[in-house]
This record gives sequence, C-alpha cells and structure tokens, in this order.
Amino acid sequence: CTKKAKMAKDNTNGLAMCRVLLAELEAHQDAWPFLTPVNHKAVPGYRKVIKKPMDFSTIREKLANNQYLNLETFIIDVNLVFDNCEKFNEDDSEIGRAGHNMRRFFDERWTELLM
Ligand SMILES: Cc1nnc(-c2cnn(C)c2N)n1CCCn1ccnc1
Repeated sequence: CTKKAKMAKDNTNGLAMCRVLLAELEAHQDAWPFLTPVNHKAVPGYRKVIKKPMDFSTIREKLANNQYLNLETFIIDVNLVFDNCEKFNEDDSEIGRAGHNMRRFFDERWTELLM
C-alpha cells in the first residue's frame, strides 16, 4: 500500500463522511434557513455584507461534482454557512439561534465520526 494509495483511500473515506454529515445537516429540524441559497434580491443588504454565500444545496451540488478534495475543504464550506449566518443575523433571532444550533450539532458530529 503506497503512500499515494493510502491518501486515495483516506479521501474516499473522507468523502463518504461528507455525504453522511451533509444528509444529517439537511435532516436537522433547524436546517430550514440553510437548505437553499439566500435570495439576495429579496434580502436587502445580503449581497453587500456576505461576500461568499453558501448553503446546503450548493454544498450538495459541489459534492456531486467532486469539488471537495477532502473532508477539510467540505468543513470549510459548512462553517461558511454558519459564519455568514452569524454575520447577518442577531444571536437572539430565530435564524441566528438556528445557526448556532446547527453549528453545535455539526461540530459534535464530525468530531464523533473522526475520533
Ligand atoms: C441563511 C439566512 N441568513 N439570513 C437569512 C435571511 C433571509 N431573510 N432575512 C430577513 C434573513 N435574515 N437567511 C435565509 C433564511 C431563509 N429563509 C427565510 C425564511 N425561510 C427560509
């Protein structure tokens, strides 16, 4: 088993974990704000404030198009969803709370799967 073969196996395992994690995120009861891209035409200020929009349907598409090298690049996009949410929404708001709940759930799940 060469180093390259081990790397390839790790990436395959990592991408399998991405699919599991994304399915769990989409199924979470607090996922509703993040399932589709924010409609920036209907949300004043969003396009100006949020430089890199991201949502679960876009992540699913990127995963299907093999655009994630490994688990790490996937985690970066998921965290972007939650960082955008924190930037644009008050902590004490329905969407803000959903973002915090989803981030906590995600952090717990990927660390469980990896440990
Ligand atoms: C995600 C996310 N972050 N901010 C918003 C949002 C959308 N409109 N307003 C006033 C916001 N603060 N969103 C998208 C929430 C998507 N949504 C809203 C109702 N059902 C889905």
